[in-house]
Amino acid sequence: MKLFVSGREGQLARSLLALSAADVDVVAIGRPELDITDRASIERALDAHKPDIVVNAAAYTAVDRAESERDQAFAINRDGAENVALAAAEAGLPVIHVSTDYVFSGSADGWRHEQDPTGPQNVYGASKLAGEQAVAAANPAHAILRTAWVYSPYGGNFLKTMLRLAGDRERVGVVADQFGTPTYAPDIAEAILVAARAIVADPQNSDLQGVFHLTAQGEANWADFAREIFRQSAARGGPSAAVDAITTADYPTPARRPANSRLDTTRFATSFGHKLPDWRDGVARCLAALGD
Ligand SMILES: NC(=O)C1=CN([C@@H]2O[C@H](COP(=O)(O)OP(=O)(O)OC[C@H]3O[C@@H](n4cnc5c(N)ncnc54)[C@H](OP(=O)(O)O)[C@@H]3O)[C@@H](O)[C@H]2O)C=CC1
Ligand SMILES: Cc1cn([C@H]2C[C@H](O)[C@@H](COP(=O)(O)OP(=O)(O)O[C@H]3O[C@@H](C)C(=O)[C@@H](O)[C@H]3O)O2)c(=O)[nH]c1=O
Repeated sequence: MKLFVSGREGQLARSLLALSAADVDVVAIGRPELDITDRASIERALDAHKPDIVVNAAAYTAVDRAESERDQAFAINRDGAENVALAAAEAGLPVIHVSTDYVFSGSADGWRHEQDPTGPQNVYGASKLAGEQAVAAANPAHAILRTAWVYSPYGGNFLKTMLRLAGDRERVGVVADQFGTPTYAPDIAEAILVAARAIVADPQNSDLQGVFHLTAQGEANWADFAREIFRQSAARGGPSAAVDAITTADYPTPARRPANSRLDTTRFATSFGHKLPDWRDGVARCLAALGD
């Protein structure tokens, strides 16, 4: 199977590239050769590489900056995603698109299901929701995977920020009133391969199409996540700090974030027969990868 990934340097694209093996050829192309806001650049790349399936891993992910760069966020997360889905459709290929828990308002308790009402609280979430809708309209052969709180050894993310802060402080204040599930990018990549194999084998199967929630198991608030990072890091002899639980009001940011974006992953598990491990397990593997 040949998987074409739009985007190359991001956490997910690099995790997908790391899975390239004898039975799966992963080709990832990003800027400047491929810019998802330029549909012709996607068409050229698909024509050159002739994959079996397309994964859109390119996105505008700067949540706070998006509040003042609305046009750019929508150009990439809505129009760019639509371009990828359209180019795949023209080539007769299914598309896997990646979205976020931030499409939800976070005001409801419990676990969110795929069909639950959305209500983004910030520009990034609104642009990702518009992207989901554009992908679904552009290519009937689509799977939209909503994940959350992604971290990895690659690029910038919350885990790496915490380790950096612990390098020069003894205490870190972290919000304890926003709940979700930290998810290790290499686990998302593995699940995408599982999904891609099933979709390529049975492209018309509507059980394998539509929106799916895909996060690690379990739940946490950001302070829980930070504490677990420091607990495991200290056990490995790495940087650690004490975590002071604070409220969202104590940590003002340009973008509002959902208070509860726990995602129920039953549909993905049932349709593709695959579940991600507990979120703490990913923390262990990420710290091990950073330490190697
Ligand atoms: N990070 C997170 O916490 C979460 C992410 N997601 C979603 O998961 C997906 C993957 O995210 P992640 O890997 O973490 O993101 P990153 O921010 O690590 O990477 C995004 C990549 O997209 C590339 N990109 C941006 N604009 C374009 C463009 N116009 N053309 C081509 N490439 C472009 C960037 O390229 P360049 O290097 O040139 O800037 C960057 O390499 C995204 O859809 C994101 O919305 C969902 C939930 C949580
Ligand atoms: C660095 C830091 C953050 N925080 C808070 C701010 C915020 O509420 C929360 C997370 O902060 P970040 O800015 O790292 O995370 P954020 O950019 O909001 O992460 C989101 O990224 C996008 C791309 C997604 O799709 C989401 O699923 C989610 O992962 O932690 C603290 O309380 N203390 C700190 O020292």
